[in-house]
Amino acid sequence: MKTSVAASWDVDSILRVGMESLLDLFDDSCEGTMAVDDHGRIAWINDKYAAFLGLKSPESALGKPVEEVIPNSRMREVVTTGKPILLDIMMIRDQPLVVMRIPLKDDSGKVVGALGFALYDRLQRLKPLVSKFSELQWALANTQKELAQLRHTKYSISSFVGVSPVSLELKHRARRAAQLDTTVLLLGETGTGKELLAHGIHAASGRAGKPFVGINIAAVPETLLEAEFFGVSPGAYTGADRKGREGKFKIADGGTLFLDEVGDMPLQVQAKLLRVLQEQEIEPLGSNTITKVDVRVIAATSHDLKQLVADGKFRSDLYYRLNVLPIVLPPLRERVADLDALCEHLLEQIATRTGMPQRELTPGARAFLASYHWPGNVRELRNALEQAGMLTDSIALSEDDFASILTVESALPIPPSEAAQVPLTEIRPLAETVAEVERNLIRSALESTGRNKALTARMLGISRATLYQKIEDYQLLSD
Ligand SMILES: Nc1ncnc2c1ncn2[C@@H]1O[C@H](COP(=O)(O)OP(=O)(O)OP(=O)(O)O)[C@@H](O)[C@H]1O
Repeated sequence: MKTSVAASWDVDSILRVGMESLLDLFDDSCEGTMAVDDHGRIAWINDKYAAFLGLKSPESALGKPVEEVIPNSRMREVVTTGKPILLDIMMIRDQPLVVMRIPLKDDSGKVVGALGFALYDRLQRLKPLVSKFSELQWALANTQKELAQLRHTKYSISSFVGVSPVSLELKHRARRAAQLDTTVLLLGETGTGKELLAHGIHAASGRAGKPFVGINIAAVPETLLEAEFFGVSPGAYTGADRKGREGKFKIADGGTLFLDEVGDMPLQVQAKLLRVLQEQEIEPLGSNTITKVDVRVIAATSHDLKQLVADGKFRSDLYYRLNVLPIVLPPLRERVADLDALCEHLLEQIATRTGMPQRELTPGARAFLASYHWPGNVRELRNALEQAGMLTDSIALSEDDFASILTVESALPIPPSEAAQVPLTEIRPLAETVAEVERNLIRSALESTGRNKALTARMLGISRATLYQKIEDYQLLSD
C-alpha cells in the first residue's frame, strides 16, 4: 500500500496519501483488517485476521456474507446506515477484541462497502478497557448463573411439615395438582405455608427444571403492576426503563408464576391478567407485539376471595379461572397435631442457622403453644421459637419463655394514655409529632410480629401496600 508522494500537494493527493498512510498504520498495528462490499460480503481480509479466525486462507472467506465468517459482526449495520462504529468491543472465539468500523463511500456519497479493524493487545491504552469489559462479562455470567439457581426452587412438597390428617390430605392434593399442570389457588391465612407449598408443587411438576418466579401483588405499587407483569418495551419510557425490561410472565416462561396476595390486585389489572391466562399471550407496555408464553400460574390469597367477588372487588370470571384447583391451608390453631413436628423442624432449622445447640420444649411449653391462637401461623411460631431461644441459655424452653413473647398487644410500646401526657414545653408541630408516633408504632408492630408485614398491616388496620410505603418513607427497612 506504500505510495510515493507527488511533488505538487493538491488536496486530493493529501487526502489519498493520508488515507493510504492510515491504512498502512492500521494494517501494521492491527490484529486484523477486512473489508466488505455494499451487500455485506467479504471483499478482502488480511492474513493475520484470517489466521486469527481460524480460516484456511484469506481467499476462503471472499464473497461470503460477513456473519458467516464473523458471527457477531456489525459490518452490515455500517453498510446499511453509512455510519461508522468507531469503538466497539466484540467477542471472537471467547476473546474480546476492540474493533473499529468505517463506511467506504464513492464520490457521490453512496456507500460501497465498509472497512473493519480489529485492535487487540497492540494498543496498550485500550487494555484497561478490554480488561474492564472482561471483568464485567465475568460478573454478569456469574450473576446470571446465581439467578438461575435461585429461580430453581429449593423446596419439595415434603418440605411442608405436617402429620395431621388435614396436612396429609393437603399434601396429597398438592401432589395431584403438580401432575395436572392447571392453575392452582392456595387459600389460607398469612404464614400458613402457601408460598412453601407453591414451591413444592412446582418442584414436583414437569416444569421443575424451569424458573419459579414469585410476585407479591400487595407489595407492588398499583401503577407499576402492569409493567411488573408484562414488561416494558424499549423506548416506552425515558429514564431507567428506557432500555425496556422483561415482565414476570416472560421470565417465568416454561415454568411457574406464583401470584401471592392475588386478592389485592386492582380491578383494571385483573382484566388484563384474565386475558393473559386465557390467551397465554402478553403485550409489553408500549409495544404492539404480542408474545406467546407458556406459564403455569399458582395464585395465593389470605383474603376470602368469594367475599371480594360479592363486594365487587374481585372479578368473578377471574375468580373462576383461578379457582380450578383450590387447596385450603388451615390455620395452625386448627391443626394442633402438627405442632410437635413443626417445632422440631423449626428448632432444627434455627440451630443450623445460628450455630447454637438445638433447643427442646418442656411439656408446659408444648401445652402453652397448643393453646395459643397463632394469628401469624407457622411464621409466628418460628419467630416465637427463635425469640424464646434468645431469652434463655437453657436447652429446654419453658412456658415462661413464651409467655412474654406471645401477647402481641403488650408489645406495642406507646399506650394512648401515655401519648396524651405530653408536657406543654415539649409541644411541637403536629405533623412532626404524628410522624414520629407513626414511625415508632410501625417499628414496634414490625418487631412484635417478627417483621411479618401481613400481620403488622392487619394489626395497624392499614393495607399492606400502605405499610410497605410507610416502611420506605420512614426508612424502617433495615431496622
Ligand atoms: N408446614 C410447614 N412446614 C415447614 N415450614 C413451614 C410450614 N408452613 C409454613 N412454614 C414456614 O413458615 C414461613 C411462612 O410460610 P409462607 O411464606 O409459605 O406462608 P404464606 O402462607 O405464603 O404467608 P403470606 O400469606 O404471609 O405470604 C416460611 O418460613 C415457611 O418456610
